[in-house]
Amino acid sequence: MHMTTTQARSEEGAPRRRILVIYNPSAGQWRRRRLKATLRDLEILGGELTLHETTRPGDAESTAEGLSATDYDVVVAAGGDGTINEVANGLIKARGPVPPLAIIPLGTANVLAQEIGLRGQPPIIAKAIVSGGRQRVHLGKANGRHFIMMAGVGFDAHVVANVDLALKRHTGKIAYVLETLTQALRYGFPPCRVGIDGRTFDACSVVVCNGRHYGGPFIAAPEASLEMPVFQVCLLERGGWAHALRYGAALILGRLSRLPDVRILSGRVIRIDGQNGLPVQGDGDIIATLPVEISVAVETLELIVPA
Ligand SMILES: Nc1ncnc2c1ncn2[C@@H]1O[C@H](COP(=O)(O)OP(=O)(O)OP(=O)(O)O)[C@@H](O)[C@H]1O
Repeated sequence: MHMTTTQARSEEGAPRRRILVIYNPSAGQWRRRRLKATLRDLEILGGELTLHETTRPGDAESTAEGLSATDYDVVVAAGGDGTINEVANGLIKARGPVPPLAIIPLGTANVLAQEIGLRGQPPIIAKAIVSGGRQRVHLGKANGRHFIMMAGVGFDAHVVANVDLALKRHTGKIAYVLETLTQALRYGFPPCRVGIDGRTFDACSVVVCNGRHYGGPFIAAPEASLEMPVFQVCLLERGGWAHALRYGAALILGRLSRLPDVRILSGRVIRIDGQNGLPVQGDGDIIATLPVEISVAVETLELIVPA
């Protein structure tokens, strides 16, 4: 493991917490600047920091897997939702009690940060890490891989699978917008069959929501809650570019759940069949392929949330 440790400069009377930051440096320079500013604010608040920079995909997960609550008071995932997902999967696999999970959002969409109301400048993020509340959240599991916010099959997973990573690094959300427009014209929209707690439905795209937010500040499933062990399953019934763009526009306008060809159903065990090998996205990365079984995980995670 490549770790660097800095000694805290503590403010008089401020809480001191042993903080491990797992940082994905593969993104742009502005993120490193934002990280540094947040680390400085953590030190001002009395944090004793250990920084682990990941060197490859999977590194955040194996680092988190080796953690123990006796070594750190909090583990912070600093990156996009993909890095947070890795740390969560690692913590789930750890043998003993683990520290709670906090985040420094440095990604493109930062969906989990939106869900827990973590927004603002580095001092606000640092304060949430040091003195935020704790919230126990339920996770989803797709063919054995955990996710926090959502898993998707169909058009959105296809966009995630094809987005140009170099372009994403340089332009952020614009890369997703361009890929969505391109794939709306190219994608074949194969149908899939969705079993929700034993009842069967047809759809072109499916988003299994564990939280309310999707794609950033947008709300796909108003009834979803990370604190409840149940999903809200969004079934987007129609295929083709015009409907794909209409669904996208409705999401941005906060009207997705009101469309007549979008059904949202509660469920705990979701089985999705379709063209074998189609990608399944979880928290914005490809985590499985069809056929997939998605269920509420037995394991839960403790998240640090703004006070
Ligand atoms: N050092 C590294 N080099 C290359 N890839 C890495 C490294 N560390 C982590 N990764 C991988 O990068 C992927 C994307 O990371 P992350 O989601 O944090 O950033 P992002 O893709 O820029 O943000 P977003 O998910 O919001 O678009 C993760 O799935 C992770 O496995």
